[in-house]
Amino acid sequence: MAPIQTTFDPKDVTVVFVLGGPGAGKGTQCSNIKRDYDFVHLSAGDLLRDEQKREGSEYGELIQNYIRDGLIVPMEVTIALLENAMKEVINETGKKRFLIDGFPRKMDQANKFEETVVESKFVLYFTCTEETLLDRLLKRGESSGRIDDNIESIRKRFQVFKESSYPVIEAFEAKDKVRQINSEQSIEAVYSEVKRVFDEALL
Ligand SMILES: Nc1ncnc2c1ncn2[C@@H]1O[C@H](COP(=O)(O)OP(=O)(O)O)[C@@H](O)[C@H]1O
Ligand SMILES: O=c1ccn([C@@H]2O[C@H](COP(=O)(O)OP(=O)(O)O)[C@@H](O)[C@H]2O)c(=O)[nH]1
Repeated sequence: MAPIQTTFDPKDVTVVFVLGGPGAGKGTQCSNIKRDYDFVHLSAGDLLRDEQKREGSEYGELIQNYIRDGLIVPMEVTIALLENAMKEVINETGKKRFLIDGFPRKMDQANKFEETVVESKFVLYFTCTEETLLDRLLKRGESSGRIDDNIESIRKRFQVFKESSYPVIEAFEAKDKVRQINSEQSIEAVYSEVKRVFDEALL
């Protein structure tokens, strides 16, 4: 994972963090937002899974173990992947608006990213009951091929979300940066609320 040799001015870059429990619909809604609002969608989980599969990656085994156990991969790895991906997009397309999906999941990641990469504009937070999340993840597990869409990993992910990721949302709430959406509804109903948030943010 060699660093990409470009720098960007954080003032020119817009980042929206997209958070919510596992299976809340972050990826699903990011696809809609990306289509309608000219954002680039970067899923931290997808970047980690790609790095895990990359031949010669020094982090492959580590990432696989953390993901299977529902644990949060050390932030140095995830932040480097995100920063590289952002630089690559900016270099190749000139696009500078990013949805960062599934990150930050822990306070140290949030602080480090905002200090060293760019401060987020706001946080889109999808709420959902654990019962619904479990149903969605088990259903997704029938075809996703993901090593963590099984009951044992899902339980651990729920615990990590409550212990480590929810405090990140509370910290952003204290700064009045959270835009909360009930993702218990249909995909279309959730998206109409998402659109209201983006239209209001004048993006
Ligand atoms: N509002 C919704 N209602 C029902 N199913 C949904 C909804 N949003 C997403 N899903 C489904 O639930 C699963 C998890 O959604 P996904 O977008 O992958 O969540 P996340 O990225 O938060 O883990 C997927 O199989 C998706 O098709
Ligand atoms: O910043 C991140 C994002 C994801 N993950 C790992 O990737 C897994 C899957 O995350 P993803 O966002 O892809 O899916 P979700 O759990 O939200 O369905 C998590 O449980 C973590 O093990 C991580 O360590 N750091």
